Amino acid sequence: MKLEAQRYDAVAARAQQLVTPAEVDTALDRMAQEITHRLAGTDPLVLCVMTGAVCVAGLLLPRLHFQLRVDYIHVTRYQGQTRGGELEWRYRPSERIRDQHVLILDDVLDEGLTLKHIVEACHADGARVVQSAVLVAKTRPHACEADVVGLEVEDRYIYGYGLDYKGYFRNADGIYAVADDDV
Ligand SMILES: O=P(O)(O)OC[C@H]1O[C@H](OP(=O)(O)OP(=O)(O)O)[C@H](O)[C@@H]1O
Ligand code: HPA
Repeated sequence: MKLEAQRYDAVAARAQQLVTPAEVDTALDRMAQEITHRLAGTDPLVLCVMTGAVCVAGLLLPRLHFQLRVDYIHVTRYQGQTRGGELEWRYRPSERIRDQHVLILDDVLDEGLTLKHIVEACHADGARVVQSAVLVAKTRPHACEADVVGLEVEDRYIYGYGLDYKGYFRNADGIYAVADDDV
């Protein structure tokens, strides 16, 4: 659904920056080190969880200086809303996963249900090892934990660096919490 320009501007004006671009860069450097430590030498298949992980993949992959391949998974649970619902699979690369070391790359760990389903699906598709990395984890209980976490933020609805608010703001340069009235 389209946001009117006036409403878009108002949402942005009311949002609060939680993480600066410099802090995201530092987190990405740390994530790259941890991922290198865990996966260098295993020839992993890195799976970008579309659409939210597009920024973290784009910024993280050039920081990984070892042999790897990239593919994607497309699954969605929020569908442009601020509350999650049923998980919908749009692309599951089952045949490419068998016997692979898999690294699932996502933007946010919120309830953890998306990551839980993806990890289970990768095991069901015959992955040898499944690891996961997320740019941001919310400080709340998760159905599933990520192996590598870039940043922790409070449990508020956030956007930026790939995370969307009603389909918008994925391109925001920073991580912002939406005002309560806009959630
Ligand atoms: O931990 P959870 O509560 O399951 O939420 C996390 C998931 O929600 C978002 O995806 P979304 O369904 O919004 O699709 P998108 O990637 O297209 O934004 C995000 O990219 C994660 O994949
Ligand atoms: O806070 C969030 N923002 C954007 N997308 C999300 N998907 C789960 N939680 C969030």
